[in-house]
Amino acid sequence: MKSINGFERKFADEEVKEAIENVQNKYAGYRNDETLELAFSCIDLTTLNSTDTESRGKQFADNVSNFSIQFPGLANVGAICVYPKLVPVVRKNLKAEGVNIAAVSAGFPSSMTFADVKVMETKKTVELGADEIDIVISIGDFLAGDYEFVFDEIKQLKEACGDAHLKVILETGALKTPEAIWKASLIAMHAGADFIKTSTGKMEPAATLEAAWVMTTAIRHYSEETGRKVGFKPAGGISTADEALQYLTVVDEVLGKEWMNNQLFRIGASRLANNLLTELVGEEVKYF
Ligand SMILES: O=C[C@H](O)COP(=O)(O)O
Repeated sequence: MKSINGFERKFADEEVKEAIENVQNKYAGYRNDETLELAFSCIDLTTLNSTDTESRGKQFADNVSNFSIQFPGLANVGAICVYPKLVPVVRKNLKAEGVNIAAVSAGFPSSMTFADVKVMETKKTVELGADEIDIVISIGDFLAGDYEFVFDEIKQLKEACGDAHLKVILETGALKTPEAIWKASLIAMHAGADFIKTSTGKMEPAATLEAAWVMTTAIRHYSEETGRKVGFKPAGGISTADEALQYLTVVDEVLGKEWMNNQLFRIGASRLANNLLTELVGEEVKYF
């Protein structure tokens, strides 16, 4: 690995602007049943409310388990994403083949707790049944320039995940510049992230096409350098079919068809599933 100080890249305003204009011009061409179903199958169906209860966790799991009976022939969502406390009830009730359980961990969403607590929370969440763990980088330390600390912490949490996949949230709305988003993306990937994710959904701005373009460009760069394919997850504020198609367009434009599946692409969303289903079914659906 290059030293962290080597993770630098300058972006001209025009470069990012043109890339986003290109996506805005092209995404309507992706509007067909096949791509809408693909977007649906890439959803991390999310509930991350402090009011969540075991019964909400069970309801989520039951809805996903019964999906293929209600909507025969349609691919299910990629995963259910919950707080750690709900992992056992989702594990117990989720009967759908191929749908993973993702959980946020390590002091989500602020990440402002102790390293040993983060490790313990992550290990316990995996032991209880999570297949995927979503953590937030230590944003304050990153912005203060303590990149080694951020790198080491992600590495430690990757180890704590064992066989579970690690998604690393950059909270791009706090990082602000393309240069900072690029650097955080490379730190996360070199430290072992299986996915990099834009946002927690708990601060504004959440996911943006600009951040998505920079992150996917960093994923391509990292893949060319190392041969390892890291996934991409935009999350936070994505609720319409148009928005989902715009993020899919970014992925296709920058990373290509190899990334157009739920092994390497997810959309973290609490309000998107019914809207995509409505388009797919052709009448208003309020299933989830
Ligand atoms: O990780 C997923 C996000 O928290 C979901 O955000 P959202 O509720 O704005 O869709």
